[in-house]
Amino acid sequence: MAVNCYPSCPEPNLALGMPTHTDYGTLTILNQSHQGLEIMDHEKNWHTVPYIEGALIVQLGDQFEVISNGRYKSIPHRAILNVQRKRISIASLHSMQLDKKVGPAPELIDEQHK
Ligand SMILES: O=C(O)CCC(=O)C(=O)O
Ligand SMILES: [Fe+2]
Repeated sequence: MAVNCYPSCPEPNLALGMPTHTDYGTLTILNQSHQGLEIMDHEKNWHTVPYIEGALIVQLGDQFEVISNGRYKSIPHRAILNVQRKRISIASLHSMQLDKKVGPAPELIDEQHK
């Protein structure tokens, strides 16, 4: 589990809360106190994930992309800062054992997905 605290920032365009990354595990379940999470689509455009009170955000990580043989993508994301408010996010990071080799499920290997 990771607890992230982003203080308010007078010039959010000059700073980043958390730089672009993908999560290494299978699934991340995230709770955010305010809007601030952004995800990148296939054309490399950024989209704000709306804040919905009480909602949890579920993101797929690198291990899920590998297990699904690329059918599901690990989503690049980042956290931006806010002029007025401090923001807190709580990330529950789920992963396979780090010393275990992860590979695609055999059922998902075919001519198009080798
Ligand atoms: O604070 C956020 O919304 C993102 C946190 C995050 O990406 C992480 O902890 O891996
Ligand atoms: Fe993340």
